Amino acid sequence: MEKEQKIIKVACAIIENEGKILAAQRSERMILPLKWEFPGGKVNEGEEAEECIVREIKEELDINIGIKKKLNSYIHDYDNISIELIPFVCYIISGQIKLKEHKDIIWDYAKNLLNIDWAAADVNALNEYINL
Ligand SMILES: Nc1nc2c([nH]c(=O)n2[C@H]2C[C@H](O)[C@@H](COP(=O)(O)OP(=O)(O)OP(=O)(O)O)O2)c(=O)[nH]1
Repeated sequence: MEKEQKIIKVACAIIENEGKILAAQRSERMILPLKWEFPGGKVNEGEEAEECIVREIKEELDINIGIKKKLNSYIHDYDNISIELIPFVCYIISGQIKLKEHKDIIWDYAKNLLNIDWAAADVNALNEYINL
């Protein structure tokens, strides 16, 4: 029987600081281990993507962010799941980054990040950001 694929909404943050943006590496224990991503997570029932991204970044990086711009969402089909990635360009309001879930982070100019091993869904978001 055909299994209907649910599309999971995932909000992610392209956090800017001094012209650079932040990429985060997923840990060995996460799905898509060691892939680079824009930090974020699943949008809860009844939650707006905007609320979700602020909450997730506080949970994962322990900083408070503001939203500058919402980019286009893309649906990406992985083998087992489909996700709708909803990217937000963000800035840091307050706090010092602490890695609560990720293995590592890097700050760099967007174009320099094209060659790292991204979660497949994120490549569209990075390209859209570069073409802004
Ligand atoms: N957070 C995040 N997840 C991404 C990105 N790109 C991408 O394909 N994903 C996938 C990985 C996961 O299958 C899903 C998000 O899961 P997650 O584990 O980060 O989300 P979460 O914190 O809400 O997870 P959970 O532990 O509450 O289940 O989306 C991205 O840029 N950021």
